Amino acid sequence: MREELPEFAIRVHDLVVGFGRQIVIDHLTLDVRRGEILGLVGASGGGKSVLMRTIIGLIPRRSGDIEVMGAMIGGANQLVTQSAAGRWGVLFQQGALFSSLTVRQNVQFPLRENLVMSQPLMDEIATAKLEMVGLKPEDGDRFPSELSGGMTKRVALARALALDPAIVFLDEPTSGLDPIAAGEFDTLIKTLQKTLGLTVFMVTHDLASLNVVCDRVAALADGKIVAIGPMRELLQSGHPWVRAYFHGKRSQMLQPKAS
Ligand SMILES: Nc1ncnc2c1ncn2[C@@H]1O[C@H](COP(=O)(O)OP(=O)(O)OP(=O)(O)O)[C@@H](O)[C@H]1O
Repeated sequence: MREELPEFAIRVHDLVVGFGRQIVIDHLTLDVRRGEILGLVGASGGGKSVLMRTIIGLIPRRSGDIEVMGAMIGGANQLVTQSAAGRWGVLFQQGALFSSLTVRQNVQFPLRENLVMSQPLMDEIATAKLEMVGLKPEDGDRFPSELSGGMTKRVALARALALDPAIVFLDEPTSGLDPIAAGEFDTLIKTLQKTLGLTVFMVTHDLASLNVVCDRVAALADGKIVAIGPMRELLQSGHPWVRAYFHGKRSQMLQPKAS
């Protein structure tokens, strides 16, 4: 899966995405470096989820190029091919676990969908993935309704890692978690990045996550990336929306990450 090891895990060039007469992504260009954690910020309704979903092929684009791990993905108005699915794992905003399946079955779902393997091997892989995200083998027997918010996110992350992807997409992974659980989840993501060499594309409003976890932060406004760089550079950006976002009242506690 990682035979070529390109410099950029994701390259988006001149991307346009819209619905009817509404243009959401407007000639957007963005490179995500292999092995980095990139945080994407933007106004509510500004198109962060649309951008993420377009990259993974869930929303068709009007024009532009998308390259993932060196391979071009789909084409204009074309959805992604099934074979690309193993390149990435996705953690959607609500965790989106299957409520009628156990935790173990949820983690095994991508294996069943994409590979042919024996049940004992799938059980072994599920146990390993649960351990990777800080859960015990016996947690595999629980149902989603029995889990805390933090555990649900961990299970969803274990499922996203099931196929050993090079990239994980996280849509607001810490939303709904208390600050301690959110901090623990941030630490987990950072650890996985380091130990697995993962590239992480993270949509978030969580200023602490941006400050502590992200190598770079990209700001989406007016359908484009208007600023990108380490947090300390974003804090110095002169773009009006970026200034309002990071220097508004709610952001005043933010301190730049020591480098
Ligand atoms: N499937 C769709 N059909 C039509 N319009 C859509 C669709 N998906 C998203 N949109 C519109 O695209 C715009 C961007 O939505 P998106 O969900 O990407 O925002 P966001 O930046 O992720 O917001 P938030 O931070 O609130 O989650 C919104 O105006 C939304 O209504």
